[in-house]
Amino acid sequence: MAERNVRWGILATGGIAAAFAADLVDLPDAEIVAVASRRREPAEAFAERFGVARAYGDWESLAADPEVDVVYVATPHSAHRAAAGLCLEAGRNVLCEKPFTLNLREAEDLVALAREHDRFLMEAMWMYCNPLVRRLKALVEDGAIGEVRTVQADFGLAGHLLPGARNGVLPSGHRLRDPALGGGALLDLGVYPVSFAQLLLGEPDGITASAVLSEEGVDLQTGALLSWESGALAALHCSIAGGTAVTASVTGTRGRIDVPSGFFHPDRFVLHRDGRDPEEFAADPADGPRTSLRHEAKEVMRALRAGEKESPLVPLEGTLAVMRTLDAVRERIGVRYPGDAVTATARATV
Ligand SMILES: NC(=O)C1=CN([C@@H]2O[C@H](COP(=O)(O)OP(=O)(O)OC[C@H]3O[C@@H](n4cnc5c(N)ncnc54)[C@H](OP(=O)(O)O)[C@@H]3O)[C@@H](O)[C@H]2O)C=CC1
Ligand SMILES: O=C1CO[C@H](CO)[C@@H](O)[C@@H]1O
Repeated sequence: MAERNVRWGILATGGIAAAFAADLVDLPDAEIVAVASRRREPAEAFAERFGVARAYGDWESLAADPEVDVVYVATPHSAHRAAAGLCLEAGRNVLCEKPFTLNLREAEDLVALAREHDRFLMEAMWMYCNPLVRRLKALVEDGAIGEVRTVQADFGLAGHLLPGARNGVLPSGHRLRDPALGGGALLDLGVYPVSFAQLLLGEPDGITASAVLSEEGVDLQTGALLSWESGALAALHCSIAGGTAVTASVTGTRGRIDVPSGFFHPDRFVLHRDGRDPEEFAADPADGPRTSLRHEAKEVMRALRAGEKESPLVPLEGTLAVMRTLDAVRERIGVRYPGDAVTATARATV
């Protein structure tokens, strides 16, 4: 693989699958060789749009395709476990969209499958691959702001900004309203503030949370307070009921870093070190548009070429730790999905 293009398969043909495919097409050493949908027609339309050679009307055929090096799973959250599991069992490497799975139990299943089949597996937490986020993490680790004491981060979108909304409202059956698809703000958007806090502080020692739920029983907005025995706190918020600032701030004993709107794919941030003028860090224009998913794709290809089974930028232990936090928050706010019970029952009968 060191010498040739990495051959990608795309599993599902929705909004993010198209965005990811468009970014892959721009990478000279990547090639999309196959796409799979639950039905043949969407796969064929996607294949035609992105110049993909093989279009499958089922997931199994993609998973079994020996000329696919890595599959990008882009289904709703509730299907990540099934789709990624199928691919790993068939010997494919997998990049799986965020949130990695519906719950920790499913996440552990996937990690176990990847290890059993000796395959590469990574959560598509593109924020962790963003060059400026990496820079921010390095500055914090180097002590630029002293010991981290507080993280604030929020991600709220107004109805009209959410993909698939009509007249500013999410139609019933939309994946973000549907408990069967893992709907609600926390798993879709809250995963970013949680992942941001845990990137800098690791897994929390304490978690409290409160939420407003929809009539379907998914969270419209959730606030969570995470705490660490070190004395750090993270105040996190997410919402599908209103467009918040989508900013993040990290305060330490000797300064602060402010990340402006769109903190999960920043194009700049400001470092305030006590007693010094603020320093602005800006994205390198050569890194492409801030919405580009190329950095995670490049990280997957780098790892595959190096023979690595997981990425040091998005380690599986970190993904599991985030899923543990999301489970704990859901438990506190009373959001349960049908898939939680299915997984538990299925495992109990093994
Ligand atoms: N990294 C990022 O910035 C983003 C990540 N995401 C993540 O990507 C995932 C998909 O989101 P998005 O693309 O917005 O969603 P969409 O609804 O646009 O697309 C999801 C696709 O999955 C397939 N699908 C739909 N329902 C089901 C089902 N019940 N079971 C299995 N497959 C189904 C369909 O493809 P087909 O008809 O071909 O089977 C559908 O087009 C989510 O987990 C989300 O969190 C989403 C947006 C941005
Ligand atoms: O991950 C995500 C990032 O932002 C999108 C909206 O712009 C979300 O819907 C999505 O799930």
